[in-house]
Amino acid sequence: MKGVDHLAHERNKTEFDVDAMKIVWAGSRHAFELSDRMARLVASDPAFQKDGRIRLGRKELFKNTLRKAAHAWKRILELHLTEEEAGWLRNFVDEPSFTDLHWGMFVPAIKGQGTDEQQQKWLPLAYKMQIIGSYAQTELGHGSNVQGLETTATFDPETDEFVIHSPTLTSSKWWPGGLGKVSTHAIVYARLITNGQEHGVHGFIVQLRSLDDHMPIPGITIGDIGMKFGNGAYNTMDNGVLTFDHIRIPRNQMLMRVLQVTREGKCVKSNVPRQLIYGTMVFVRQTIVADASTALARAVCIATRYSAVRRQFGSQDGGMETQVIDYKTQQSRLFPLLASAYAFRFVGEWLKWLYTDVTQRLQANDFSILPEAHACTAGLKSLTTTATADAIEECRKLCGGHGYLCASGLPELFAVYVPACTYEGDNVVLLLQVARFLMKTVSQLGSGKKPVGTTAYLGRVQDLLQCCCDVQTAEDWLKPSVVLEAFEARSARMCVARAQNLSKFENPEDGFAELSADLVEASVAHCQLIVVSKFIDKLQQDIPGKGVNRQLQNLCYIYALNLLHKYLGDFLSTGCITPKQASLANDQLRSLYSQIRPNAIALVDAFNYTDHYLGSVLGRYDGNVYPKLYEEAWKDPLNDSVVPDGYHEYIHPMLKQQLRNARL
Ligand SMILES: CCCCC/C=C\C/C=C\C/C=C\CC/C=C/C(=O)SCCNC(=O)CCNC(=O)[C@H](O)C(C)(C)COP(=O)(O)OP(=O)(O)OC[C@H]1O[C@@H](n2cnc3c(N)ncnc32)[C@H](O)[C@@H]1OP(=O)(O)O
Ligand SMILES: Cc1cc2nc3c(=O)[nH]c(=O)nc-3n(C[C@H](O)[C@H](O)[C@H](O)COP(=O)(O)OP(=O)(O)OC[C@H]3O[C@@H](n4cnc5c(N)ncnc54)[C@H](O)[C@@H]3O)c2cc1C
Repeated sequence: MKGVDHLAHERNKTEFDVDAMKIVWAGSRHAFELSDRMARLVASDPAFQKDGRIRLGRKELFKNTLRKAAHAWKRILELHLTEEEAGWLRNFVDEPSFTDLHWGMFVPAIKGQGTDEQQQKWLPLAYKMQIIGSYAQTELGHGSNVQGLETTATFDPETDEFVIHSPTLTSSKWWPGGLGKVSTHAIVYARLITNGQEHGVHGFIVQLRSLDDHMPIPGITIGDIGMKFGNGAYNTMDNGVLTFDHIRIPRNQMLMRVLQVTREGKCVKSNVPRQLIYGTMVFVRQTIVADASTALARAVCIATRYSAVRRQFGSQDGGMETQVIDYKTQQSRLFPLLASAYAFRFVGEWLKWLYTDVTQRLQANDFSILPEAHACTAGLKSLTTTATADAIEECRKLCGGHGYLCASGLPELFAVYVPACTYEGDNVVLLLQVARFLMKTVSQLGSGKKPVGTTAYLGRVQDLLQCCCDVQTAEDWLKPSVVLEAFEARSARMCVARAQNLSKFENPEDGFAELSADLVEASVAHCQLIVVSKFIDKLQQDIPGKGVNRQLQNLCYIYALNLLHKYLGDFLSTGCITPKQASLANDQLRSLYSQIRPNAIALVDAFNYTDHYLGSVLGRYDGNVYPKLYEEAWKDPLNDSVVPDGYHEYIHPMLKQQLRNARL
């Protein structure tokens, strides 16, 4: 790093090997080296600079995004980057664009739901970007309720084609990213109708625009749905509207891994479960969990560095004021977020492993853990994105007034991140899916079916209903078994109580609807248990590097004990712990904050974010905040002239008028 390091005194306090922690954070030395190389490549390329993005009008902003995406693709080809490297490069460009949907959903949908033949035909085109794809599922009238989609795909046996049609206004496709202005193709989800019979919603590959002049195919109406929340932010994306007026596509453009439609229009089911049609969502939800830790870490990095730079009060003798990071209130708000970033990283790693495992099993026709994979991806997507969106806003507050400036990077980060609570499944709707899975698991306990995976603890439900927490000192809260048992007991007791309440209803669906708010709470408890248990699992691994494991232990207990504090009502009302034990947990938490404090800057340095990627004056690596903030203010177009435009029309006459009135 060039120049003076205003945070050097903080970095000198570090008690662990930061380089080793960087590798833990990245997941492996390979991932670290690769991401580090790509981050620097992007940061050093002027074509990828982000300054002033928030001040651009929509058209300029969008064109700028197209330019960056094209430049990124050029660099990917010139440097012969692998798929993995290209993914990192796009990530560090840090601007949502049609390429996210092309690589993140269109390609995975074809891979997951297409037959071998379909993959052979479409994937090479997509890999070379000779076609650009989007994922058109949501409609104006329905998003969460996928089975309620209205677009139809009717088989015409005479021509061996499907006729794709939007029968109503509400059936207009609405929201798909990349659709509005860029995509040439889309996976369109529509109700399959053959021989006058409906066969549910399926995916179809549909060409939308000409590959010659980009004009919509006749019968297709397509455009952008308009500005979204925040400046810059997600407005770089062309979320689109699309309607079909009897568009014809060949039969072999229905994705047929789950269900085949024959030349005669007969439906033939494969051995793959129907739910695989939702497989792309499972894949993306899993990536969203990993992305949550990245976004959260960004906000925390900014807030932590700035909290060490910022000083307020505390100077009685004319000396330095107190760094705000030294206030216990600041620590109690900031350090749990730092701990959450690490917690979500590790649960994201585990979820990736689970997803890979499920994919391999599916290939071997083993579908047994699909429900578990669905519940975990849905639940963890919901938990981590809600927590991250809230945390970004908390980080803004932790930075006081300056956090509200766009130069802090936090407003744009919030605006770009917050739709993650909605896309890929509204977070409440997803928790209800988890609740269904949990209630099903509890209802099967009596039949001798042993729960496995993340619900294995429910197999010990009798013990968990009776167990008493044996914490007697604050240090007892640093035992993994104690923490795990408290979280397992809380979740098990909440699940059983909800199941008992459900059983009082004659119609289970009525009961589910009536108790849904309580059920969502049980889902949250279950998902928090998963995160805590995966963090504890991580600590059992042999992690090299001086002091690294110690820091991770501290973060793990901060994550768990802060949740215990925040959800104390659950823990106390289910009788898992006593008020005295809760108070000891709080004592331990305060002590952990003191232990983390000298390492806080190094723990955010371990994220290895470049200043380019952070895009924040407050979060600069060198901590040189004030001169740069001052410099930044003068870049605002309002400061182009000393006297503003509009002075002569509006300010001067008003002042003159008041002067005249005063004289009267
Ligand atoms: C910079 C680099 C970036 C790289 C890019 C990489 C990744 C992208 C990263 C970020 C994203 C970027 C942009 C965002 C783009 C956004 C895209 C979208 O939003 S696409 C649209 C997403 N839509 C949804 O998520 C809809 C939510 N709704 C649903 O998931 C379901 O329809 C719902 C709610 C589950 C339906 O419920 P219900 O009607 O009860 O269910 P069904 O009758 O349909 O099904 C019942 C059984 O099926 C099981 N089920 C449900 N879903 C799944 C699933 N996904 N997998 C497996 N099983 C599933 C369900 O549990 C029922 O099972 P049982 O019968 O109870 O056993
Ligand atoms: C930025 C962004 C990008 C997107 N990109 C794409 C894309 O590329 N492709 C695509 O197909 N879609 C995309 N979407 C759409 C997205 O997937 C949907 O918006 C999302 O699935 C939520 O559905 P909805 O809008 O119908 O919400 P609704 O279901 O209408 O939700 C409204 C409210 O109703 C509540 N609710 C709904 N159902 C229930 C229930 N059963 N029980 C209790 N409460 C309920 C919800 O919790 C919420 O509070 C995108 C959306 C956004 C915001």
